[in-house]
Amino acid sequence: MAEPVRVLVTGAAGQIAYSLLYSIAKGDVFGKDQPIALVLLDIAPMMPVLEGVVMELQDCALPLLREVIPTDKGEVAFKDLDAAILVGSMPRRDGMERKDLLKANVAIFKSQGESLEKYAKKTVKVLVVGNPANTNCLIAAKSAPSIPKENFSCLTRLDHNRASSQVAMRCGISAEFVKNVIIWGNHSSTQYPDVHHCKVNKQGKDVACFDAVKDEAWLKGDFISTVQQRGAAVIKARKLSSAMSAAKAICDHMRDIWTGTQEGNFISMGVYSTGNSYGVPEDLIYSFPVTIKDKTWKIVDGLAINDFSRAKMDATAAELVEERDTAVSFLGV
Ligand SMILES: NC(=O)c1ccc[n+]([C@@H]2O[C@H](COP(=O)([O-])OP(=O)(O)OC[C@H]3O[C@@H](n4cnc5c(N)ncnc54)[C@H](O)[C@@H]3O)[C@@H](O)[C@H]2O)c1
Ligand SMILES: O=C(O)C[C@H](O)C(=O)O
Repeated sequence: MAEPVRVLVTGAAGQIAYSLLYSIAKGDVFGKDQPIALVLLDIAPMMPVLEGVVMELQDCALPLLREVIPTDKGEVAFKDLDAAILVGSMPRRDGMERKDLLKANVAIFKSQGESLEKYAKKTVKVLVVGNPANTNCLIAAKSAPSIPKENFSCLTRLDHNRASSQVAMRCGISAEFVKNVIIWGNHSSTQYPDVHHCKVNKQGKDVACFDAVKDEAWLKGDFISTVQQRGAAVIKARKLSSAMSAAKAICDHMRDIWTGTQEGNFISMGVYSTGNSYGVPEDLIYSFPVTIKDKTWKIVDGLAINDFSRAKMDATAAELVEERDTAVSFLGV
């Protein structure tokens, strides 16, 4: 059997991690034959809670889980990592925008970027989940200059899954029959869920989403705002931010990095914008449609962009430029 992959989850005593760790440990992400060493980082006051999570992981008696390492120390957590899933940070509450978390959270990602630089393998794949995810990811990448920027990505797969599911429910089919929705831009209320290239499989035939749904006003109106506001709607209802669906999206994202995307399919993730062909400003982590092969993502080029889409892609880019400049100004990175 292969050597264990060493995987870090930060915020390991929190609510997303509570859904996420079991899925990783049972092989949903890195493969059903791949042993795993799970490193669990949280802050010192959460160590007693983390001990309980460790006990539960042990009690699952999972064949692939070779080692569980709980810690509050960066030098232990970031050492020799193959994958890092950076969740640990403050979630927003009802009435806040995700960018309101910038001040509270961005310093965590600067310091964790510095720890990645010092201790992790240069091949480590880093997924940033903590909000505001795109800007935190950019700051982590900038703080780890010897790790390629392409190794960093942020989670917009939850938005992607939300969009696929909304279309599927509207068509009365399962979400597996909806492919190639796109989330452009920021994991925020300015994100642009785009279905101009989306296909719906109806009775074995791929049909353009607009033809399958037959409601252009909905696709250009309520569909977009529902996906943009879904995180806030979950917080309003649960009084806590999404966790089960976030954990599922993290698994989808990291599994696709590890094993690649299917032929003809693309998915959305926040990646480094420098060199993109869509006129998105450079030096941002912006969500694009990507395909993945050999653990390397590639932005899907050449998709036609109409004026409706262009305006929305530019608006979300402008917000990311502003977030980046704010973050850089208080961190001096
Ligand atoms: N990108 C997305 O799609 C997405 C989806 C859902 C939630 N989120 C974000 O994920 C983050 C975590 O959400 P949650 O619901 O699990 O929150 P939570 O409050 O339940 O858990 C967060 C955990 O992180 C820990 N933590 C805080 N600072 C840390 C640090 N410096 N190092 C390590 N751990 C630290 C806390 O002690 C806590 O255990 C939030 O920022 C939330 O907004 C993002
Ligand atoms: O909305 C939030 O603050 C949590 C998360 O980013 C989400 O999209 O559910």
